[in-house]
Amino acid sequence: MNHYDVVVIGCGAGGYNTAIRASQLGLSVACVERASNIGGTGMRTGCIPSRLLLHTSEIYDLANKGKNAALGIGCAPTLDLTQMMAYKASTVEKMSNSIHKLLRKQGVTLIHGDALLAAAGQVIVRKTGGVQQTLSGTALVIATGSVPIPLPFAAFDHMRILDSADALSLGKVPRHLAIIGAGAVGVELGSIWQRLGSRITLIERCDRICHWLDRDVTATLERSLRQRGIDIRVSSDVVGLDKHSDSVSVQLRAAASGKITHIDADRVLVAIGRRPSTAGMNLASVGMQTGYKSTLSQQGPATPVTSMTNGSGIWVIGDAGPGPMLMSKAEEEAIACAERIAGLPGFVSYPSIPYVLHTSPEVAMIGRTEDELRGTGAAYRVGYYPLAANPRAAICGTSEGFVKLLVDADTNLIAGAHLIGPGAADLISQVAIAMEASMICEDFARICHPYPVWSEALRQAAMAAGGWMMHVAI
Ligand SMILES: Cc1cc2nc3c(=O)[nH]c(=O)nc-3n(C[C@H](O)[C@H](O)[C@H](O)COP(=O)(O)OP(=O)(O)OC[C@H]3O[C@@H](n4cnc5c(N)ncnc54)[C@H](O)[C@@H]3O)c2cc1C
Ligand SMILES: NC(=O)c1ccc[n+]([C@@H]2O[C@H](COP(=O)([O-])OP(=O)(O)OC[C@H]3O[C@@H](n4cnc5c(N)ncnc54)[C@H](O)[C@@H]3O)[C@@H](O)[C@H]2O)c1
Repeated sequence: MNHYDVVVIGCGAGGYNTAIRASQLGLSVACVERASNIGGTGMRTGCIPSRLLLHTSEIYDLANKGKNAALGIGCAPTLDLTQMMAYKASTVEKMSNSIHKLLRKQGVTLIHGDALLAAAGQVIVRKTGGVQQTLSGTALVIATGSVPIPLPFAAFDHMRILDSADALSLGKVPRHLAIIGAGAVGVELGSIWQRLGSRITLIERCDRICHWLDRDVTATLERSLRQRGIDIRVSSDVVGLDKHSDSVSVQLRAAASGKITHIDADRVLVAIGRRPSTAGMNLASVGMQTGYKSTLSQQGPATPVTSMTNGSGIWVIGDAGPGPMLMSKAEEEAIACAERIAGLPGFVSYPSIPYVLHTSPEVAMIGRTEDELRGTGAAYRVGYYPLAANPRAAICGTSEGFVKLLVDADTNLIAGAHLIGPGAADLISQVAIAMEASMICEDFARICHPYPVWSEALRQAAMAAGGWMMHVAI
């Protein structure tokens, strides 16, 4: 039996980052992956494919809608979906190969197979052809990610009832795609197929889309998606699906009236969330239950919970553990976990993990929403700056979006930031740095920004929170 300091199960963002960091710290590492190519959901079927298709579909949409005509540029694009998908596949393969190289360079042993726990510190790997290998590790890291949740009354058939991976690999633009769940997957993948020509109906059981975002952001995003032609049905629960030979009938129940209506679509994307992927891993053998808590606590430093591991040092990170399901969170936990295993004080700053939606307009948030602050009774100030006042926005011919900073009235520290508009996904890192550095809002407002750029909007919002916004008449 081969022994390693660390055995990592799963080679997605959580797994490969743990392996790289642990190896940098001088530990021997084996990483087990069941899929033929590495990179996990984020690289193979989630973040990268969706971001890539959001990019390509936006280029097509801009050209197709004649939006460049006002700039004096005329074009009539054609869509070659097969080529677009081939470009996606080759990019994913290149990125997966580069992680492979990184692991090899770090001396990480990569083993392909299906891993399950045999006992504390022991992992069985089932390989193709019935071959089985047993590994032992001083520390075991479960980084097995998550799987999409199906509707309770209709399994994924991957033809008409799709999960997100199916919906990122379609060979034909659907005529009408009904999407159940207006969360991250729903709004991003709905945007892709709307731009490529599908009619989209987005169905959400809550009274607004992406209900964890700041209300002002949701209102702007919802308005923008509707203007682009997406039919949004909120406060609607899907209570049944009937499959026909060439369509699916979706039954909706309105929350207020209880009235049942039907929508006929040629495909249905079920995007109602994901759950940890731990089925068949024999977690009970080490005293762990499905739905267990992560060894990394939500708000503080990572500490192994020995009662869940029989004292054997099992770590659970990324989507397999609790908390937001994000590449960035998986990477943070991976670094902290590897450093803890190596005896260093690894730490995850959960309140400073930004969240981004790659829609158009882009959305980004960090920290508390206004509803949350109101709920705590804390005194706060709002610094609001509309992008319509931003010189870069004028150049680009857009006025949609804003920056909203929430500032603690007692400490002047930034408690939350909510951005919607071009560049939001990149701008949010400035706020993350300010929050991590405990920078007061006044200092933030006094940092010189280049001109004319989107990030001036952040500075103006910080000025607004201090009552001296200069470029909008108050
Ligand atoms: C459509 C979509 C878009 C997304 N976009 C973004 C985004 O823009 N930004 C962002 O931050 N996040 C995004 N996410 C979320 C992000 O992909 C996940 O949070 C991230 O992949 C989690 O990393 P992980 O390592 O925990 O799990 P994963 O990336 O899922 O990796 C887990 C790996 O473990 C392997 N595995 C599972 N069980 C076993 C086993 N028993 N033995 C061996 N191997 C096993 C799996 O094959 C997989 O490769 C998106 C998700 C989806 C679905
Ligand atoms: N840009 C990103 O960072 C990004 C992109 C895609 C996915 N992800 C991650 O992947 C995970 C899964 O995404 P997701 O969109 O599937 O889940 P989600 O949790 O983001 O959204 C699911 C939505 O479905 C709704 N819903 C649940 N049951 C329903 C029902 N029966 N009828 C109608 N609506 C229903 C919920 O109210 C919620 O709004 C998320 O945790 C997300 O963080 C992140």
